[in-house]
Amino acid sequence: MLLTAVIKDLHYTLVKGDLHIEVNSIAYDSREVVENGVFVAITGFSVDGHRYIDRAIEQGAAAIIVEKDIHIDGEVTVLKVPDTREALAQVAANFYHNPTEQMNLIGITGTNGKTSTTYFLKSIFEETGNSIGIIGTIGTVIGDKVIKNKNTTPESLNLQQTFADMVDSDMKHCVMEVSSHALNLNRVAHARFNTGIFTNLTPDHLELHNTMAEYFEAKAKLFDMTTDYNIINADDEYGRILINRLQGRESRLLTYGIEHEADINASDIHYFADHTVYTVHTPKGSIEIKVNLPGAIYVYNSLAAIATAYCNQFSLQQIAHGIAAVEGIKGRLEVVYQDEDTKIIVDFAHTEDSLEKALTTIRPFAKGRIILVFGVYAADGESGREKRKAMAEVAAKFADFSVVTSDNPKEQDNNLIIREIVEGIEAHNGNYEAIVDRRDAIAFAIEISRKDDVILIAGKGHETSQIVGKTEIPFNEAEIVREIKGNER
Ligand SMILES: CC(=O)N[C@H]1[C@@H](OP(=O)(O)OP(=O)(O)OC[C@H]2O[C@@H](n3ccc(=O)[nH]c3=O)[C@H](O)[C@@H]2O)O[C@H](CO)[C@@H](O)[C@@H]1O[C@H](C)C(=O)N[C@@H](C)C(=O)N[C@H](CCC(=O)O)C(=O)O
Ligand SMILES: Nc1ncnc2c1ncn2[C@@H]1O[C@H](COP(=O)(O)OP(=O)(O)OP(=O)(O)O)[C@@H](O)[C@H]1O
Repeated sequence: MLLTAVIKDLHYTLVKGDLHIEVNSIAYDSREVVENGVFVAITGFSVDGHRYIDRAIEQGAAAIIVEKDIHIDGEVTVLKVPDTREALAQVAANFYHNPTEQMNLIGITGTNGKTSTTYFLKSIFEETGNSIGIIGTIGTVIGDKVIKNKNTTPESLNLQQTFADMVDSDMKHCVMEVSSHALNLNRVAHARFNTGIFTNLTPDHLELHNTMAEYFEAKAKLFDMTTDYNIINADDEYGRILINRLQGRESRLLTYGIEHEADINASDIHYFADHTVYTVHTPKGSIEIKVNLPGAIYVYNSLAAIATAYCNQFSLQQIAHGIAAVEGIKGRLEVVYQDEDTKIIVDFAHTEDSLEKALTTIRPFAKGRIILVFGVYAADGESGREKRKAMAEVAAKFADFSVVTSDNPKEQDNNLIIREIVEGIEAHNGNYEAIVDRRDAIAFAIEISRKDDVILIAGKGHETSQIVGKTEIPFNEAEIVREIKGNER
């Protein structure tokens, strides 16, 4: 491809070299540069990509895109741009022929509920014979292929390549989770979103965003990029701010909720231990919905999917059928073991709000105690301390007994994290035991459980590893539970 085509619509200053050259690839990591490739130098969090320009040239880069004034030797074309992450998104979209213009792209943002909403939508689309790709926490799904992602929302170059793969596989639709971090870092720039969904906003990732206001503004950026529909949770405080802000926009606003007035709303909700039944009301009529997951959170997540499917012209019967076809979602209130005495549930709750929701969803159906096994993933600084305090308070108030343990401590002081959680539980008179090793913590919870107790293992959900230092250690909670229960016999 000609470099001039790759840099179409890019705002740049030509520092040196020729623009009329053939290039064959783009990379933002010098180690991935090949002969006649383009290298885009990104200023990273741990290192500055500009440091690797010589390495990129050694590997054969024909063109370099930079954002800093930097002297570069050699016969190479150099372009300077104001923001290399934005430039990366632009050249990637050009290189892959703007794939999002050839597909129906649905973006979901919000603190919690993105993954589950994705799965409800996938089911509705697939039950009606429409293939749909997924990009999110669980990975990238194209047909039968599941590819693990480093990030919930991958870097723009990887993202555009994935969209192009979807178009090549004849996928007309894609639903993706859009993290606030990705919106701030321009990972989704130059992607055209037909629909944007906002689920909710509660404290999380404040180590990246500092304040809730900043966190909200990052999420809100998605709705400046949508062309057709904005689907917003009217029961969420931040959702209502967004609703006010989006009035009068060209893309259509559709709200959903249970408590506040909304275009798509639920009534006659009946909660059961493993499913929920309710009636959904839409401008085109009402229908009974069965969700095979317990609790109000899955009423909300299914409503988000219903509102989106409604905009995509699915019938109410197709929608109801699609939601009911979701048997459960990996690591989302997943019952990994049950016998006549005990029930053991794994859930991905790793924020104070989701932990409270998980515990209060289980409570009405627990005949005995709720024993909670949890930790707080490594988040440094003041926001990390606040998170530990808040999660400890939820554990003390909503669980009968907590086993405090590790959750991806990475390179942080794990003993300090656990000590701070314990202090938080003591401050609220909670009952606890601290056991650093997560496997031992699970075994302990099982050992102390009595007839009718429910054990909730929170934080890792579908994940199958634990990150200690820089090492990723295999850690599959469902398997561990089965192993421990097996050894008991
Ligand atoms: C803090 C953060 O955002 N880090 C992301 C960032 O890494 P980084 O800036 O540290 O990269 P770096 O190592 O400093 O390297 C800077 C640049 O130099 C380049 N480099 C580096 C070494 C070399 O030899 N040659 C070279 O060219 C790198 O390729 C990169 O372009 O850029 C990488 C490439 O895009 C990301 O994978 C990485 O995400 C890490 C894994 C991460 O944990 N990110 C989290 C915070 C995140 O993004 N989370 C959100 C989800 C949040 C949610 O749950 O809502 C997400 O969307 O995943
Ligand atoms: N609507 C909701 N409100 C609050 N908590 C929720 C909601 N939906 C799910 N949760 C809780 O949050 C956890 C994560 O849910 P889910 O994976 O759907 O969210 P997510 O937005 O994809 O999260 P992440 O970005 O961290 O991957 C669930 O295991 C559950 O405990």
